[in-house]
This record gives sequence, structure tokens and C-alpha cells, in this order.
Amino acid sequence: MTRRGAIALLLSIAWLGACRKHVHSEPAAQNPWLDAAAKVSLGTGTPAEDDGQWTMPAKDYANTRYSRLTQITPENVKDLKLVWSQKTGVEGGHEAAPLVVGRTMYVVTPFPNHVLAFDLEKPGSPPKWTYEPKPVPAARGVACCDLVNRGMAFWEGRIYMNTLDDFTIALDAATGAEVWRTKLGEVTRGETITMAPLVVKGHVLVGNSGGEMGVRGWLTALDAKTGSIAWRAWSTGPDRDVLIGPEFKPHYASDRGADLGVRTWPVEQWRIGGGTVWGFVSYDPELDLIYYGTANPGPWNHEARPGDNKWTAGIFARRPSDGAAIWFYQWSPHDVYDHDGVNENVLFDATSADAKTRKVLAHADRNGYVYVLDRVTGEVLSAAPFVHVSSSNGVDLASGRPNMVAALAPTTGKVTRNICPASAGGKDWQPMSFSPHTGLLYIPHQNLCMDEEGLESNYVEGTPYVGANTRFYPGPGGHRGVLTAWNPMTARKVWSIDENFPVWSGTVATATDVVFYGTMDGWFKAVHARTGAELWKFKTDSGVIGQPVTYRGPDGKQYIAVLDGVGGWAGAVVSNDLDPLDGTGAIGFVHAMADLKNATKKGGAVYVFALP
Ligand SMILES: O=C(O)c1cc(C(=O)O)c2c(n1)C(=O)C(=O)c1cc(C(=O)O)[nH]c1-2
Repeated sequence: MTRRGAIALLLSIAWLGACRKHVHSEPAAQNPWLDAAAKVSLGTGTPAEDDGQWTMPAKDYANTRYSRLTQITPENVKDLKLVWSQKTGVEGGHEAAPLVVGRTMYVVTPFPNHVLAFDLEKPGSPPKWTYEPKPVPAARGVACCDLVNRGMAFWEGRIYMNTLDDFTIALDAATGAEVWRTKLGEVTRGETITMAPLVVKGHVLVGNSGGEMGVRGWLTALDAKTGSIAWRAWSTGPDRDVLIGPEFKPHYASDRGADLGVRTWPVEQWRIGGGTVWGFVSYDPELDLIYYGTANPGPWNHEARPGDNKWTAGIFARRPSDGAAIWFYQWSPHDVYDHDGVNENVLFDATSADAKTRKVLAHADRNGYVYVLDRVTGEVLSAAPFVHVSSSNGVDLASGRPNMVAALAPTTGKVTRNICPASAGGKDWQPMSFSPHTGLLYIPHQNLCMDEEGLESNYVEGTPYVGANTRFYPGPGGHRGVLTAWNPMTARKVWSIDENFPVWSGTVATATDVVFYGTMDGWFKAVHARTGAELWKFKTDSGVIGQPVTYRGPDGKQYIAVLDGVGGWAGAVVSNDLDPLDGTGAIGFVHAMADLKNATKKGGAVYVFALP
């Protein structure tokens, strides 16, 4: 078949798969944490937030993206109207959540990372101030997956932001004046920053990107007042660099022992071994622990790095004051697929069928499993596939390790086919929401498999260090995107909506059982949280990969806001003007996205909706 023929076939398969809705049921295992009688609640670890505002991308420290606002309901959401919209002035992958603090909305764009403050009190919400940090253009050349920025954080009168060229900056929220800026990394080494900072007890927590460039990952805490660096916890290397000390008590034996961040790697490989920290950070104020994931070990070609490659592709619990590691768990020991481990961790309380209550976290990993972990100890309570998984056969709860299918591990010079999920995973960075009202997670994700061939790779500072040829294509069913409503206490899908393109936006859930999400072909949708029934949709100019938010405006009304501007890894074919006929583009993602150019165009705007 010709390449064009193959693409046409792929398109028609994908189209057939678009927008179907499924209701699913599978028997649950014998596990008191997997039982219809198990209950969830927001729990004592979640402080009561002011639902009128949205001060951090994840809404709250627990990363719920859940709002208690009730004006917009399943009955009246069909009447939602666009009340204002403004272009950001930048066209590219807009992944950020707008922040709303008091009477102002704050938006950050992809590179060059402009910040816009909109006055919500004036008609049309005109800009109040803008800030341009002027990152160096060289940062564009080393970002792996588009030039994105996932948002900012508000804390005590200041806005905290990161730039693609490795600065963290504090701005006066009232005026946009720069208060301090601190350089955290080196673009010349391939380091960038795309993640949203989180402020915890006066520390701004920031992690780096560059796992595809031989960067060594870290999470850094800065003093929110002064910008000075309080601590840095590396994701590889000796215990002293990883801030592993006497308090470190991982649940699984394979995470215990001295200097595993060195000893689980070939000599010196940990220095260029990845484990970057580019996802969302959660915080439990009661346990006083932060939770965050570490990304893939580098290079992708795993034959260059035998061993578990600690502490990559896992999750750390740390104390925010000094960064001390408390526990670690590795989703994907010796990750062979770039499955990373940075997806968000949503904190809530769970009561098992036998009436034991534990503080847990839920995590939908790129490796295809939704995990529920005890967040005090790091023990895995359950792990169940939420997408088609061929690369492993379940997770062994005794060891915590996935049962990998050896025959599907890619090798150098040979193409291994039908690896599911693809490198981008069952779900990538796009954050899910959690409703304590329905007890469900609303997971935006993709349905992609891949073929992969390992390549020899040599490390040259500041250049790609991947060592793999990959080719992504739709998974079973032919649709490339899914919104799944998932019960973490039965490990069952309750309903799902198939979308033609990967669902690369965040989701938000409200107390009235409305869930919002966006599609890469530019639909912003509201669905019923209990059934998945479509209730409303609006067509934006460009595809939506941003994180929707909801807030109470100065007039007392409930608003919904979202950014459009297609891009990210999945949308790089449009945002980076890649040739749709060259399937190797964006490390093989373009092969699955050749038709996106026909469905949407570049953009970048904020859209705000309300009832009349
Ligand atoms: O290893 C890394 O440092 C790193 C960084 C990033 C990033 O900063 O955007 C992504 C990834 N990896 C990655 O694996 C990935 O799937 C991904 C998707 C996206 C996106 O914004 O759509 N970024 C990234």
C-alpha cells in the first residue's frame, strides 16, 4: 500500500471509531479495596477551598479539579453562552489552566510565555497588564514535545511562573511587576521547564524537562519570598543527591538499599539518565507530604541501561520543608517504552468493604493501569488496566511490579510490533478530575499502539538522546481518544466516550454532575458525570488541549473558562508545522495524527462561558 493509501485507511478506521459511547462491566478481583461497597470521600487531607477562585491549575492541593459550584447543572448547561473571548497573541499548544483570583484572570501562553491579566469586573474583561519574560529562542530547539506551559500558581499576592528557558519568576499579581527571577537549568544541556509550579508552605516547587535529551531530572524548592533555592532533589544518583536519608521507608523491597540511584544503572549512566519532573505536584497538608512523578529513564533504547534505573518512572513522597524522601514506588521499573511516571496523583480517602479507611491516591499511568496507592506508605492497593494493554499482564501486588511481556520489549535493529499502549501511554500529562459526589475519576486519554525499533544512540550534550524509531497508530476500535469515567474502588469503567483524536485536554467535574473537556478538533463539551450523555458543545477556533476551570465572577455568576490552541506532543503536526506525510515526525506521533491539519488550525485564545 502507498503511504497516502495507508493514511487514508487509517483515517477511515479512525473516523468509524469516532464518538461512540460504551457502558462496560468486568468482574472485580477479590480485594477489599476493589468492591462496590468501598466508599470514597475528599477526606481530611483536602482543605476546604474557595470555590469562587481557581488559584492553581489542579484547583486544590489534592489535584481533584472538582468544583462545588452549583449554578450550572445538567438541566441548564445546554443554555451556556460564550460571554467573552480574547486571543492570547501567541499561536501554539496552549496547555495551561487560567487562574482566577479575586476579580482577575491570569493566563500564561506557550513560548514565549507571555502572562496576561484580564479584568473580570470590566465589560469584555480587557487586559489589565501583560508580562513578557523574553525566554531565549534556543529553548525552542530543545523542547521535546512542543513549546508548552501547563500553568502558573498564585500564592500570597504573587503569581509564580516558569519559562521554557529554565527560569522561575515571581510577579506582583496586582501590577505584573517582576519581583524576582531565578535560573534553574541550562538550555545548552537540553533542559527546559514546561510544568506548573506548586507553592507549599512558602516553597515554590519546580521540576525540569529534557528526558529525551539526556537531562538528569530534579525537583527544586525555591523560597517564595526571595527566589533563593531551598533544596534540590535529583531523580538519579547517590542517596545524598536524591535526598534519601534515615526517614526513607519505601514499601517494596526492590526500592530498599543504599545508592540505588547509582547501582541500578550501568556505570555513570545515571548522570544522563532522565527522570525529569514535568507533571503536576500534589500535597497533603495533614501528612505534610508532597507527591510527584519522575519521567522515563534515558535513552529510550533500554539495552543501553540494564537495571531498574531508579528513581525514574515512579512516584516520590517527600517532606516539603527540606525535600527529604519518605517513600518511592516505581510504576515502570526499567521503563522500556518512555512510559514516564509523571501523571498527576489525585488524593482522597477510601473506606474498604471491610470498613478500613485509608488515605489514598489515584494515578492513571501511561503504562495503561489506574493505580490506587496508600499514600502514607506507598503500598499499591489496586492496579487495573483502563486501556488495551499488550506490553504487560497486570501488576503483581506482592512486588508492586508490572508483569512485562518480554517478547514485546523493543530491541536494537529489529521492529517490534503491536505494542500497546504507545509511548505516549494510555494517558499522557492531560489531567483527570475526581468527583467525590459520583466517586468517579474522569480520565481524558488516548487509544494508541505502536511499532518500535531500537537504535544505537550516543550522548552529545544538548541534542536528542532517544535511540528509537517509533510509529504510532490507533488501538483497537480505531478511535484515537477516549474520555473514561472510572470507579477507582471497583477498578471498573462506568462509561466512556470515544473521540476521533486523542483527548489531550484536562477535565473538570462539578458538584452538580457536569464534566467539561475539550477535543483536538476544537469542541469544548459538557457531559453528564453519571452517564456520559452529551449535554452541550461549543466549537472553538483551534483544537482544545487546555485545562478547563470554573469560578464565580464578580457578579456572583458561575463561569467556565478554557484555552484553545492545539499542540502538545499529539498536536505538534499542526503547532510545529510538521509534514503530515512524514510519520516519523514528533518521534512517531505524526504517523497517527496526519489528518489533524484537516480538522483544525493553530490558535490561542481564552473562552469564557456562562448561563444567560
Ligand atoms: O521526559 C521529559 O522530560 C518530557 C517532557 C515533556 C514536556 O516537558 O512537555 C513531555 C514528555 N517528556 C513526554 O514524554 C510526553 O509524552 C509529553 C507530552 C507533552 C505534551 O505537552 O503534550 N509533553 C511531554
